[in-house]
Amino acid sequence: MKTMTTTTSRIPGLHKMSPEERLQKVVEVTGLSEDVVRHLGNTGNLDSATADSMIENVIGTMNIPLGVATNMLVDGHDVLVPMATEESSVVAAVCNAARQCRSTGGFKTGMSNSHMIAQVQLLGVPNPEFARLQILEHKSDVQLICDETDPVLLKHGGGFRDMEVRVLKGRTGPMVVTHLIVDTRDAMGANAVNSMAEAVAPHIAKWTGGKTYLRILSNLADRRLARARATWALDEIGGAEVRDGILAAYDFADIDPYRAATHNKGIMNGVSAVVLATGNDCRAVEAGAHAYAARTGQYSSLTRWETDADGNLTGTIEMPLAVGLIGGATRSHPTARIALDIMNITTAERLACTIAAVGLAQNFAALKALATTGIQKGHMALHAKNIAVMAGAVGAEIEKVADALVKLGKVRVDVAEEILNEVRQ
Ligand SMILES: CC(C)(COP(=O)([O-])OP(=O)([O-])OC[C@H]1O[C@@H](n2cnc3c(N)ncnc32)[C@H](O)[C@@H]1OP(=O)([O-])[O-])[C@@H](O)C(=O)NCCC(=O)NCCSC(=O)C[C@@](C)(O)CC(=O)[O-]
Ligand SMILES: NC(=O)C1=CN([C@@H]2O[C@H](COP(=O)(O)OP(=O)(O)OC[C@H]3O[C@@H](n4cnc5c(N)ncnc54)[C@H](OP(=O)(O)O)[C@@H]3O)[C@@H](O)[C@H]2O)C=CC1
Repeated sequence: MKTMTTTTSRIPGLHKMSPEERLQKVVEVTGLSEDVVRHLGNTGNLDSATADSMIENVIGTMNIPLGVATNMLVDGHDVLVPMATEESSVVAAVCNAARQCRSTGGFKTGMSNSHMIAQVQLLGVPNPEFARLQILEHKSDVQLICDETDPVLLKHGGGFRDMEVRVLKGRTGPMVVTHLIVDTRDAMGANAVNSMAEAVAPHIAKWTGGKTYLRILSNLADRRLARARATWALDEIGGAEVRDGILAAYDFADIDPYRAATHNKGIMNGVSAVVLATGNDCRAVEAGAHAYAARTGQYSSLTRWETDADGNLTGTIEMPLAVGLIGGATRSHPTARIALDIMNITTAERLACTIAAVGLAQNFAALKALATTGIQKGHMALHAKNIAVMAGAVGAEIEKVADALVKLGKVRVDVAEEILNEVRQ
């Protein structure tokens, strides 16, 4: 790799330039070649003007493969699920797991509500319990303020639903935290509830004589839980030994946070891939999932695995899934809109339920592989193409090198380089 020195990172007004001008500027200060301009200048199916309207200081786009998971039967309907991920074997794993539960009806899903929570932090009150009641007495005023803030949401059947007020003991003193509970319908709802929190905050300060500070949603969206369950028949999964291996793997994740982190990472392989494909906020969903997994004080599994009366394996997942069809990049990114069309999804609730089913499928596939052959066999076989590319293979060479790596059982770059040399001779 060439060593280069960036002449300066202080570039006043970079944000006022066009993406093309910015790219030229970046190439100039980093000393990169004009090839970079050609590469980043090709923004694929997200045109540079749209990209420029989405984030700041745009110089190009970062393309991630979009795959489609097959075999998914969700609430009696077949659905093809688009997944955007850079990791090999993630899409295959969902296809594989979903295929093995079709005979028992696939995935059954459900949702708690689509309620988001916005928090308003109040400090500077000597008697926080008293302030708590003062705020609660104003519930109808709070409702009015929230609903006036977002009449469009109200028109779509959403808006203020409830409030709760908590007294927390902080290092800086007591704080009174008001939760606004808002139905955000088909929006993820961050902007909607943040606006409400900002509108309500001065009133809370006035009613209590305190001072409000933070006014922001909580990503622990535990009033927006998506659920999915499925049964894997013993004869579909390879018998009781496989089932018991999966149950032991779950047990491990449930009692050990070191294992639970990896277990849930596997679930998020699927969840985040659909969240990204639909232009939703992956960080918000990830934060919610992990906070929910730690809600009892011990970080543990987002899924539960059991055996039914016939000895079949049953799996369930329940997790916060704050995703929308409106707002954020869900409408502005053309691929995100197509992803929803592929799934024929028209409500945020259906999207969340489908994502939960994908998370459960992903976990089944990973646990089955781990409890049987080990993850490397399937994963590395599919990762072999990446390794071939890393070794320099192009075009038809990629398949040839990948096949040889899998046959050898050594999916390594050094081995790939040797094979590539042989292929080229
Ligand atoms: C990789 C497989 C699927 C092979 O599994 P297999 O049984 O060798 O595959 P198969 O060739 O017998 O095919 C079975 C089905 O799998 C699907 N399938 C098979 N190959 C493909 C493919 N190329 N593209 C798309 N779909 C594929 C497909 O549905 C196929 O059925 P068909 O369509 O042929 O009737 C299996 O070993 C598996 O599910 N492994 C789990 C892989 C995984 O979890 N990957 C995630 C990355 S590892 C990680 O990050 C998470 C982890 C593991 O750490 C989490 C944890 O620790 O819990
Ligand atoms: N901590 C976090 O997670 C944070 C996330 N974000 C970002 O916020 C964005 C999501 O915010 P969000 O509020 O969803 O997006 P938007 O504000 O862009 O869109 C939501 C708005 O769309 C309008 N709307 C139209 N039709 C509907 C419908 N059927 N259902 C619901 N609303 C409808 C509503 O009113 P109206 O038209 O009046 O707005 C609603 O407020 C994401 O980009 C996320 O990354 C931002 C801050 C913090």
